[in-house]
Amino acid sequence: MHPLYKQVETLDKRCCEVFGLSEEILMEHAALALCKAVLEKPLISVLIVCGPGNNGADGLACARLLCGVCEVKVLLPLGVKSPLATLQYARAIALHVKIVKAVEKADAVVDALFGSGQTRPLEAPMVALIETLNAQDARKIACDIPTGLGTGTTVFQADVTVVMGALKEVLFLENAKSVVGKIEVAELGVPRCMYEVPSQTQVLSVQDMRLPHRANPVSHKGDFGHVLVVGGEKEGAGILAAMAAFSFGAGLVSYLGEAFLPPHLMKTASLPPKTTAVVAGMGLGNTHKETTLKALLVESACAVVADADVCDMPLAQMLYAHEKPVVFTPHPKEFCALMKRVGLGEVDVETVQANRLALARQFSLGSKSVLVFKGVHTLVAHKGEVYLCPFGSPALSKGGSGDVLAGMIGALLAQGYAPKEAAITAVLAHALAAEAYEGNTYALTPERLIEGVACLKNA
Ligand SMILES: NC(=O)C1=CN([C@@H]2O[C@H](COP(=O)(O)OP(=O)(O)OC[C@H]3O[C@@H](n4cnc5c(N)ncnc54)[C@H](O)[C@@H]3O)[C@@H](O)[C@H]2O)[C@@H](O)CC1
Ligand SMILES: Nc1ncnc2c1ncn2[C@@H]1O[C@H](COP(=O)(O)OP(=O)(O)O)[C@@H](O)[C@H]1O
Ligand SMILES: [K+]
Repeated sequence: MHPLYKQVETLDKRCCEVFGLSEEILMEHAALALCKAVLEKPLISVLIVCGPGNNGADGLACARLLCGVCEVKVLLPLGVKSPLATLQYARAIALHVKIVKAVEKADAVVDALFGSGQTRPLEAPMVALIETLNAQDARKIACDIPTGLGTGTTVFQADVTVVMGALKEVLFLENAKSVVGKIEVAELGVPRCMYEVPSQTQVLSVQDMRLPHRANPVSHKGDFGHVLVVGGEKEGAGILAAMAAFSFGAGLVSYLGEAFLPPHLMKTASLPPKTTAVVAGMGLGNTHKETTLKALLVESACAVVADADVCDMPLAQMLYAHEKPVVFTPHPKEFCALMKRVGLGEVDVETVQANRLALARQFSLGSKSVLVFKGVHTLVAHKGEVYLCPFGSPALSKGGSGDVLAGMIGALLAQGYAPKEAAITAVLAHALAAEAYEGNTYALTPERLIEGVACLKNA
């Protein structure tokens, strides 16, 4: 995993103070990383669009470094303002870098208009410029942050974003995935691990996934726990969760309710004696009395995965206040209901989506439970720490994907994983299996997803 920051200005400052690097040294490394990204694919010409601040200065330094390597054109729609931009402009001019007056055709376009200094929405001329750049048939590279991201709806559409120093939260907004392209982190003169400081937010990597491989040859089914899935009105949802739990390693899986089950699942009318984890909420509806659910979820000693409808029941508050392992798995609408149920106030989906990290953290600070807040970037939050999954694909945007995830988490809880570790591994396995799916993106079924998870390997 890698730390994620709201802002990195203090890290830049610390880097200068602790390691004795000047801002100029940092910028030279930023520019070198940009050049590397530009030259990653063969090209003849590059258009570098530079803003008035230090993002533009990075672009101007990149133009100097590329001078003579390829045909370089620089567009300065707002001139230069910051001292470093003025200095880099003078250096570029001394090398006779070509300054153009309008967007010209090139094989690659570098967006060095605004970076971490963009605090307000783009004005009309800049919106028009970004639209023109997006329409170019060229490889597009964003310097630090695609211009417009986080401040409005018109955003530079990057193939690659070269982020300076460390990962920034704005790049992982829910709608950012369609504009950032591939994210590359530029080291600014010291190794990344020395530049970074501890953070309460982390971006997960493939290496954080710990699949439940069975190393010990001496075993029996009782070693791998017993999952109970509580079926409901839409029995298919529970069956999918149960199938996922079985395939992800639970020794036994029972289904509570009336349904036609695949042969490896056991039907039950009550809590089996040695149940280790209960998964409930998907497709639940009004099938069970609240007292029955309370006995299964709150009063039993079992670990709990509280999905979907359970997030909007009075017993959500009881689970939130419980000492035992509980993992909530809401999607955004369910998260709004859950926030209200646990007394954290009324929020609408739009507000929730714009403040996912902060609200997930707030939720996790009031409870021992683990939150899996599903989305394009699913979050796992526990005791104020938030882990963001950068993987996954629109192939998952289908009924049943969340049911599979809930079952997978239940399987790991049953196998003795701590709730946070169960959530992290299941979220990663679910997302990576979707990415690895070789069929068309529209064709991923829950069953195929479960098969994909079965074929994953630890990194
Ligand atoms: N501070 C450092 O040590 C380093 C900074 N670096 C670069 O510096 C960038 C930050 O530079 P700055 O703080 O100068 O900020 P920016 O260059 O991102 O933008 C600031 C300038 O843009 C103007 N501006 C912001 N939003 C605007 C809008 N919507 N419409 C019109 N004008 C707007 C501001 O008034 C200001 O003039 C980073 O993104 C990164 O690219 C890198 O070189 C790495 C080292
Ligand atoms: N575009 C996407 N990118 C990444 N993950 C996605 C995307 N769309 C959906 N998902 C994932 O698919 C799952 C959908 O869950 P949910 O909405 O609860 O579906 P259901 O209740 O029908 O099973 C979540 O894990 C979510 O993170
Ligand atoms: K930019």
